[in-house]
Amino acid sequence: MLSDLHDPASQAYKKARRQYLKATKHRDPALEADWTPFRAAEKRFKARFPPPDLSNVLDLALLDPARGPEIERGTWRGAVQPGWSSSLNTEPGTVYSIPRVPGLVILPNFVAPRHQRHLIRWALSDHAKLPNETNLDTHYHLPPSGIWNTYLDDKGNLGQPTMVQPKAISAASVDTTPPGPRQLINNVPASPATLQSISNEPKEPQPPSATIQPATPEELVPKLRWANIGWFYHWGTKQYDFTQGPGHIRDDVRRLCKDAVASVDWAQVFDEEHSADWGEQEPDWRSWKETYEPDAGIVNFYQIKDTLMAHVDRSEVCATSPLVSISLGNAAIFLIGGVTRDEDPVPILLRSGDVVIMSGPGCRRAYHGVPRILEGTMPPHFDSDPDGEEWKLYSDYMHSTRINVNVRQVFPKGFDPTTTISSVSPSAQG
Ligand SMILES: O=C(O)CCC(=O)C(=O)O
Ligand SMILES: [Fe+2]
Repeated sequence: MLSDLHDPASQAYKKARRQYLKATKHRDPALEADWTPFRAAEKRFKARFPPPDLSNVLDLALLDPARGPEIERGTWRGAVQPGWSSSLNTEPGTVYSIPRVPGLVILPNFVAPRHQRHLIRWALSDHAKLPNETNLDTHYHLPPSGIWNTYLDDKGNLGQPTMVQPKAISAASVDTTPPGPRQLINNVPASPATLQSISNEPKEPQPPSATIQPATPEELVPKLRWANIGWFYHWGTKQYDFTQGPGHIRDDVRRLCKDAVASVDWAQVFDEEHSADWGEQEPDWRSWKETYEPDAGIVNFYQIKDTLMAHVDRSEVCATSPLVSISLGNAAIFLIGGVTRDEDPVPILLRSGDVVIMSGPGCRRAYHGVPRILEGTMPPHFDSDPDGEEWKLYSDYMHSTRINVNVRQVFPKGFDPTTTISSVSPSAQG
């Protein structure tokens, strides 16, 4: 039990303490002195022991009495202090900006519980399958219906489970590194000026691992880590591969992102005080209601012990347009700092249904990451689904999962890369 971990008299606490002392026996304190403030914060929140102190973590759900049951269910809670956030309107549907990170906006509980369940079905059953690439495609010949639907089918047929075959057996070149977390690669920021050279850079598919064995869907579902949305993202170079066509972004997800952006009074976010952040650039927020059009993104699937290291998303040509990030399932600690890892990041507790918008020049270039998924925080409205079937398997999966739908705008609305990049032929567009 998680609550035990907070109780020094419990067996769980004593066990975690023993493990901690064993693991840190040979730790060199000199190494810790070299950590950047961002790295130090990541380490603090990642720690299994002692459980991290969340008293400096912004938890906007505490301001909403309707979220009591959700907060009560998990033992984790943050805090709200004057100055950490400022509300841009009054109830209902309060929107908050974070003064320390101009352009960062939080819409707590923007997605209603019923719609959250709908998005989870979408992410697992409709989206994480071809033509959308997932991390599992590199190494496995996945069934065309996708790993999740095959898992559901297997659970329904009481016979032999499907065996998903690895790709390496038939592949000429193989990689011996096992699949792991997202790698850090230094990429050139995308811009109209760098678009042609980015497009010319070879984007080889990542070779499948040579050591992977056949596996059942039940074994693979917890290994699902991401599924691509829209423009094809090449992880090896951390650039979009425009030659593969724009891909599709489903209308309800697109609408949700557009509604989130439209619900913010951007004049308040980028008021006088923050207009200087745009430097020489023309502040484009005035026209976002018309020009914001998401065309790419990623669905991240986190299991309880997964983390996302500090990074900047800078592969989009639209370097200031809103990035809309939707949290579902277990809550997480989200850290966001500045343009280097030397800035101390702001810790924010994101719960299911919360939407974060990262926008403007500073915030879109700010280091951010997810050092911790908070176990035991799946909200009660995922226990059952009055509207649909098979929810039990979704609910079981969500007990150990956080899903983040991270939606971006790569190109200005109406921009046609076929006219700018010589290697992109109109026929390649799907
Ligand atoms: O999971 C999150 O909240 C953030 C994900 C993220 O930063 C990304 O996908 O680039
Ligand atoms: Fe990101």
